[in-house]
Amino acid sequence: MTTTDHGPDGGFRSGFACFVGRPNAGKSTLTNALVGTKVAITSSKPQTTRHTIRGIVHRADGQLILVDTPGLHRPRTLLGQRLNDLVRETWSEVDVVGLCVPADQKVGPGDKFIAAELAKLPRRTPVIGIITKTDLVPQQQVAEQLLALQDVMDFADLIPVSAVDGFQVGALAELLVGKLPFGPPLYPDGELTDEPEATLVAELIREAALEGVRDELPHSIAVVVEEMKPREGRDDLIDVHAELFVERSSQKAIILGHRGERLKQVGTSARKHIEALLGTRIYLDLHVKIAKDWQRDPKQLRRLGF
Ligand SMILES: Nc1nc2c(ncn2[C@@H]2O[C@H](COP(=O)(O)OP(=O)(O)OP(=O)(O)O)[C@@H](O)[C@H]2O)c(=O)[nH]1
Repeated sequence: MTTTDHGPDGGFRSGFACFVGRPNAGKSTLTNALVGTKVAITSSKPQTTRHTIRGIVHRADGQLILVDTPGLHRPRTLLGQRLNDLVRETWSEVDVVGLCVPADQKVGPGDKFIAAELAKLPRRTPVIGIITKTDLVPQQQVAEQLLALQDVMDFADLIPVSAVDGFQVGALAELLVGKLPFGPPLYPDGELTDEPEATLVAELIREAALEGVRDELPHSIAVVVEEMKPREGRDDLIDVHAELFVERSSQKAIILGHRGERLKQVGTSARKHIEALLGTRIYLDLHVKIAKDWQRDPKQLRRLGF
C-alpha cells in the first residue's frame, strides 16, 4: 500500500452497496455471508438512508452498509412503475452495485434486462459482476461464466464467489469497500438495523392513499409503519400497524371519505399489494393523523423516515 492511497480519516472508507440479480441468484445468502456473525438487531432508524438495511460489514479499512432493493420487474401498473422507480432510486443512491449471476445457470435475458437498466443510471455507479455459487460447478465452468458475464455490460470488476464454502467472500468485501468514498463509519460497530420491508410497505400504503386524489394531496401524505410482526401463535398472518400523516384536517377528510369509506378502500387496496410483496396474509391497522406542516419540520421528517 502506498501513502497516496490514504484519504482523510486515515484511509477509512464508508458507504452503501446493494446486490441485484434474478430471483434465487444468491443475494440474501451472500449478504449473510458478508455480514457474518456480527449481526445485532436494534430498533434504531437509519439516519442516512431511508432504505432498508440488510447488514453492515465492519472492517479495519472500512464500513460497508448493504441495503435492500425490491426486485425489478416489468411494470404493468402505476404501482409497478413506482416500485421500479424505487429500485432505480436505490441504485443511484448507493456507492456500488453488485450484479449477482449464479455459476450454474446460463447468463440469460433476465440478467441482460437488469444490466441494461443499470447502464441507464444517470450517475455512473460502479457495478461489480459477481458469479455466485461457484461450489456447484467445476472451475472450468466458472471461467466460462466469467467470459459470458463480461459481455453483458461494462463492469468495474468481476469476481467469482461462494457464500456456502466462503470462497472469495473476503475478497469481495475488499472490492466493495474499495469503491466507497473516504469517510468515518456511519454506524457504531456492531449496530445493525433490520426493518424488513417496512419502507416498501409504507410506500405501498402511501401509493394506495394517493390513488385518485393525487392532484389534491400531491406531497402532503407520509406513512410510518409503526410495527410489523407475526400474529401470536400464527405463522401465516402478519399484523401491520401504520400511521398515515396529513398536514391539515381538510386533508384528513379527503383521506377518510364519507363515513370513512375511502380509508377502507385504501386499506383494502394497500393490503392486497402488501400481501403480494410479503407473500403472506396481513392484517392492516391503519390510522390517519394530522402532523402539522411535517414537510417543513426536520424533526418530524426524520421521524417519518425522510
Ligand atoms: N450451493 C450454493 N447454494 C447457494 C449459494 N448461495 C445461495 N445458494 C442457494 O440458492 C438459493 C437462493 O439463494 P438466496 O440467497 O435466497 O437468493 P436471492 O437472490 O436472495 O433470492 P430472492 O430473494 O428470490 O431474490 C438458496 O436455496 C440458497 O441456499 C452458494 O454459494 N452455494
